Amino acid sequence: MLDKIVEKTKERVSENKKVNSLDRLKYKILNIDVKFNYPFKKALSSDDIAIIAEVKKASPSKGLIAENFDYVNIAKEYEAAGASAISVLTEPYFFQGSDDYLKKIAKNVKIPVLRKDFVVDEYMIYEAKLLGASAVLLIAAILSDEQLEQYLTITRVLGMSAIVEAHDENEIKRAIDAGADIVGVNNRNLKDFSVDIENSIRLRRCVDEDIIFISESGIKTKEDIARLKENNVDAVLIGETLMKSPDKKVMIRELKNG
Ligand SMILES: O=C(O)c1ccccc1NCC(=O)[C@H](O)[C@H](O)COP(=O)(O)O
Repeated sequence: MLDKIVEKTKERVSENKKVNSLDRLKYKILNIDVKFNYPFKKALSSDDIAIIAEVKKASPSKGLIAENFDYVNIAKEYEAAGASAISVLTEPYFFQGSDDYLKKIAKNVKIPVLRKDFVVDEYMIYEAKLLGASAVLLIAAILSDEQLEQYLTITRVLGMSAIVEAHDENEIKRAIDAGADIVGVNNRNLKDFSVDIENSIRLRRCVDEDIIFISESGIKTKEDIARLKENNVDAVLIGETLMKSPDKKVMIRELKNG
């Protein structure tokens, strides 16, 4: 699945480059206010477990998740309910995401926004900046060590943060060696799509306390959150559970009180 997504993402990037070259994106960034204050990292640094609430229309594992996809209002509801940050899927072919969703959401909320996509080229980080994102996801499994280091440097130069996503001990080591200050462990096995939050708990001990540790995917109940809290997880990334919840405020409150 990851290979297919990566292939399609590379095609997407080369199409986008025909419309706006990398130099053109860099030039546009010169004319916006690049704030060097890393709001995404700050938002996750509270004492309580932070919730990154995801705006997710569809996924390869679940198909269509949200029929009624009023994305700006969903993001506003997340913010009003106490989410620390918002994740917006921009991948169009497998997740029915869009850059436009990110742009509009970033304009309409005050909390930081993560561009959730499959970054395969530095170009996508500059795009994210221009769309209003405060952070990007860098997936260790699809990037070389050199790319991880280089892309982390670019995010810092742009005043942004990056979650480096890892699935196992080796990828965590690579993330840390590259200089990651935020590590996300995905609980979803991308071979069979099974989810197990114990994956985060098992890998928590591989990451020092001064690095922000996020547990991603498959989080459904306040008991899940309580278990992650007990194991010093700093933040959780939740998509489907919130998207399917008719009252997102009640659901976020319930999860936070776990
Ligand atoms: O969600 C999928 O099916 C998926 C498949 C292949 C690669 C990535 C995938 N998900 C991306 C994510 O990381 C999740 O959207 C995110 O962690 C939230 O997960 P969930 O709470 O389980 O919706």
